[in-house]
Amino acid sequence: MRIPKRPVSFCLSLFSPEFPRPLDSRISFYSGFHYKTPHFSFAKPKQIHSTGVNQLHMSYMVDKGQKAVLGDKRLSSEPMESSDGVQEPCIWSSPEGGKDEAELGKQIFCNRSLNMRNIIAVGFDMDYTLAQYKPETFEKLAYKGTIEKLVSNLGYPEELLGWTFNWKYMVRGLVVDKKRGNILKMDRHKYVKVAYHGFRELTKEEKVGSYGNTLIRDAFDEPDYALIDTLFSLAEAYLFAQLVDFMDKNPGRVPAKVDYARMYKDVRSAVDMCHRDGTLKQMVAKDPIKYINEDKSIVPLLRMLRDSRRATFLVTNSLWDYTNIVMNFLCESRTLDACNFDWLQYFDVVITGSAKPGFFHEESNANLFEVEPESGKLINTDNGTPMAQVGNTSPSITLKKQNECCRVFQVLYVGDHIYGDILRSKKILGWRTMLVVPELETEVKLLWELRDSRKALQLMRSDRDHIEDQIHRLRWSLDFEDLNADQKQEKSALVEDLELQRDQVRIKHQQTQRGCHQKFHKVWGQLMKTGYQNSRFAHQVERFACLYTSQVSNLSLYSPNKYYRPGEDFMPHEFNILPM
Ligand SMILES: Nc1nc2c(ncn2[C@@H]2O[C@H](COP(=O)(O)O)[C@@H](O)[C@H]2O)c(=O)[nH]1
Ligand SMILES: [Mg+2]
Repeated sequence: MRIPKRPVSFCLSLFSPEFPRPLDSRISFYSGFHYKTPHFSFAKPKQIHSTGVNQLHMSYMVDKGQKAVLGDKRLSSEPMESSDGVQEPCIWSSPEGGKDEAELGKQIFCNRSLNMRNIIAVGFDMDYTLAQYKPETFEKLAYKGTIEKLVSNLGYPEELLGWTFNWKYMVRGLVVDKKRGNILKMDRHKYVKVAYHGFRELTKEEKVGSYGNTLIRDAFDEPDYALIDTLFSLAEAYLFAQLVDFMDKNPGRVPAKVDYARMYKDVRSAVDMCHRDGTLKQMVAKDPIKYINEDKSIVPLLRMLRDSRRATFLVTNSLWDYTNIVMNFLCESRTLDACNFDWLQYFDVVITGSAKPGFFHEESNANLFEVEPESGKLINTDNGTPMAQVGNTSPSITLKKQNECCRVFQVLYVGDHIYGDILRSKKILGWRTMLVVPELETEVKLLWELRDSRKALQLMRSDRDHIEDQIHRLRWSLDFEDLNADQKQEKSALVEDLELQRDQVRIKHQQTQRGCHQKFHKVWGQLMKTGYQNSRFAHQVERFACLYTSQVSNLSLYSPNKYYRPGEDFMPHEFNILPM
């Protein structure tokens, strides 16, 4: 039976009555997948709020004496009182909001200016963005499930079943060299700075031998390399390192003809299967609190955004049934047997099974199907076969047009995956982006604690530089100047002395730097740095994310109308001139 299709669209301008209509008041979300079909759930259209900042429906009452903020301006520390003496609510959704400055680990950092006043819709990714999984349980589950599949389906030895997972060992931003069985950390120029073969650190010579050719720079991308760019990948990277070690020590114990690259492929397909066949999702569904951090600030945040007349939407690669369970847990603390659809009220549109990053790509007509929430069935299909969609609008076409004609109206998308969520949505749709990096919370706290060591390191580097310059000058003089024997002896002795000093400073510098890095992570060091340069991961964050922060809920610590401004850029020539 054919069920009439409803156009899948939501009206962004409805939610921002003070803004003139952008290009067309209805922005349609379509995607053009033929195999993987995104599904959507329609939340009931919202009421239009009356205009004017002061008439916002507020979601959190400010405590007495707490600072209140209106628009981008901080008001006095007195509670806001209206003319009839009733305390006015604060626009913050968090009780911590309105403090002079958010705690360091919860701040939102800005790479590119972003005025929230221009943002008419805020979209969210779900997994590892709204839902923060507990790696000690969730990634362990993925690890165990993967091993079981390797053993039972792919002929790996049973002793793998006794292996254990150190969930703290791998970090984001690493690169797997599939062919060589290595795990690499590189700087922003793609120079390999830390490299392990399995769990054995490569010597400097080995590193240079494999990756030191500066003339032929490797792209370090697929198919020979894999990026560990989501927290979902930590377990597979760890298992790969274990298997490399195992294979080296036990030749012949892995299935015949399996080399490192094949082993990586096997791990990847086993992990993939765990995500698809319910190995992970059924367990999470049964006991979400075991696997997902509770976050009571998500609902107030969503309310705050909607009360400030932003549309809110969810675009997740998870399918409807799982999304419903996770969102029930996050928004209503409900578990499987008590699930309902109340959480849909916080979103104008929910798109599940979106198959990002392709979702942002597709220019052709979309197959976007409405989900019947109760059954999870797709409504507008023809006996299970997706029916062609009416219209020829893809998100890219519509939103590109929108951006070209009316640049001031923008969409902000918040996600955890630099490639799948951030890079594509920014490059293709021109969306503004915020990357969620949970690791940042400890990273910035440690940075603060280690600020004196960082200064000491800078001094050591400049000492080393200064000593080397002196040595070069003396050597030049010894080689080319007309010196008598005494002068030669004196200068040679000086060179010797300086060389000794240089070696001492170099060793001290290296040790201090290593020590600093190890405070962040024993093996891989600071997430955002490699040596003293930005890491490749940091470079990507800088290039692609307009904003970045440790938790999505940090948005609730700032005004929904905040103007995020980046700090000043510094070129190397400015460092010694301008005070930092
Ligand atoms: N089939 C696979 N699914 C995977 C894999 N890694 C993660 N995932 C699933 O993707 C979504 C992510 O959702 P989003 O909200 O972040 O868009 C989630 O359902 C994961 O289980 C994989 O390797 N293979
Ligand atoms: Mg995600």
